[in-house]
Amino acid sequence: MTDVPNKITFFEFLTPLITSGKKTITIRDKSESHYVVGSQVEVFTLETDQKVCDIEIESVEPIKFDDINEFHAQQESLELQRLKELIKEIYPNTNELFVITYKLMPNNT
Ligand SMILES: CC(=O)Nc1ccn([C@@H]2O[C@H](CO)[C@@H](O)[C@H]2O)c(=O)n1
Repeated sequence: MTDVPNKITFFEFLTPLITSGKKTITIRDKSESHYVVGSQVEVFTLETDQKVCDIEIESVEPIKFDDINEFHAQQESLELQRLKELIKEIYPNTNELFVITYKLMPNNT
């Protein structure tokens, strides 16, 4: 609980948007909001637990579902309506969400 989380999962279909630098935020519920600004986090696919890349957390800010707007959609590289549908599917009963902003770390492989 007091540990700094060092892993995050994303739906596999979204991971190309992350590695290409097009998707620079994610919106999560409270249970996934405990990322620490400045820390590095490993990205894995949800479905197959494959390592995708590393990111550095830049900010974690609370947001209400109804305040998700076109600006977030741009940073998600998704249509606003699609983004809101996705979030409703993942977190059907939550209005209290968090915008996590991150930057892609260079991969040293
Ligand atoms: C356990 C787990 O992996 N959960 C999630 C939760 C959210 N997301 C994506 O973050 C953005 C905002 O919600 C949208 O792009 C979502 O599709 C994701 O990829 N995976």
